[in-house]
Amino acid sequence: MAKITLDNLAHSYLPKPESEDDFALKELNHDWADGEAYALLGASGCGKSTLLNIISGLLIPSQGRVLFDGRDVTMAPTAERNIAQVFQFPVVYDTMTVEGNLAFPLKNRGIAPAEIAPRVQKVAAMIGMEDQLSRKARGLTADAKQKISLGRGMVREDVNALLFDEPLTVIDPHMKWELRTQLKKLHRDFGHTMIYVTHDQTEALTFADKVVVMHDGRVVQIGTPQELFERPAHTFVGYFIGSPGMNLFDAQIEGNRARIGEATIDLGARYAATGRVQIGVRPEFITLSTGGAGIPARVSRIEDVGRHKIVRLDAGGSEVSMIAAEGEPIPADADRISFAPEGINIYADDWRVAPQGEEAA
Ligand SMILES: Nc1ncnc2c1ncn2[C@@H]1O[C@H](COP(=O)(O)OP(=O)(O)OP(=O)(O)O)[C@@H](O)[C@H]1O
Repeated sequence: MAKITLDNLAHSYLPKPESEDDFALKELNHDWADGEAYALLGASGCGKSTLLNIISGLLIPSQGRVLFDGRDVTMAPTAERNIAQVFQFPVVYDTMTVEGNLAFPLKNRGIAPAEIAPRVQKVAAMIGMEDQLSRKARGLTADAKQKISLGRGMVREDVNALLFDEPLTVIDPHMKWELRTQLKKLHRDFGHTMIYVTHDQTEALTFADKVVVMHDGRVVQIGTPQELFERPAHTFVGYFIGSPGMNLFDAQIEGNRARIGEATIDLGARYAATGRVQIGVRPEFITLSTGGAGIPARVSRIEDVGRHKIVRLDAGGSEVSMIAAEGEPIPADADRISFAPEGINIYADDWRVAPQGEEAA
């Protein structure tokens, strides 16, 4: 397995890019740790495939370098990078059996049959196809063929990295969960460096140790699922991750207090923020009350989603979402919302501003 270094990396599909907007991938410097599982998460068109294709060697970046364990592979073709890839749609040999397909990457590298058999058995068990090893791939469903593609991607232990590009798109919902769990287990057992591209937050958060959130060609945050939830570095992360996403309130800040409209709230810490200042609060950290301090708001509807309720409120014309426990009463005359201090994040021009104590730490 390898550490992957992205050094001063950027890519534009235009021959002569003139401004940052011309770059599908904006400048990025990062070390991706050896043996860690990363998910590349973002909306369609944000640059995920561009970044993955640069790492796999399908695309040569217009700027910067890619290093595997310190070795510059920027110009090296895919075949020389010793990586395994699984794409959105199945890539299998129809005339071969399931076993033949799974064994192919090992045979191709001259591995002894005695070593191949147990490895194929293990991967077949993982994808739930032990009973179909002698079947020809032709005639299998797209779902089954994609499981074979996943198995083939995972059968070698000596790869620098395993790259997955939305691999579960054609898999049925139940099996998706099963395969994600298996991938996670495989990662724990073998410690491969894995990069998994998806636009689905559940997939990213359940699979990865670290989630790389991309927005508009830029990596806006790399963090654990918990970090992305508690301390979104950019308003996009707050909005994109979580269901519903983070609420944002325009505010003026002075020291440890903020004004939102006519209301004043205590922030629990001091901040220095300039530009467009917003307070971000996830729906989990909003509470409802009747009278007293807080921001004026009225309940507009309640959605019961099973394990909890989503309360939609109207706060001076803006919609605010709050999560309430299943049995929690929602008083009809409730007219104020307030924020749990630990759930408050401050943003200046969309980027998180650390509280002054945290900044110094
Ligand atoms: N070959 C290309 N030539 C020109 N522009 C491209 C090319 N490939 C991608 N782009 C543009 O680069 C930007 C990033 O695209 P990319 O495919 O990397 O995003 P993505 O996040 O993987 O999206 P998706 O999930 O839809 O595949 C988009 O604006 C896209 O239109």
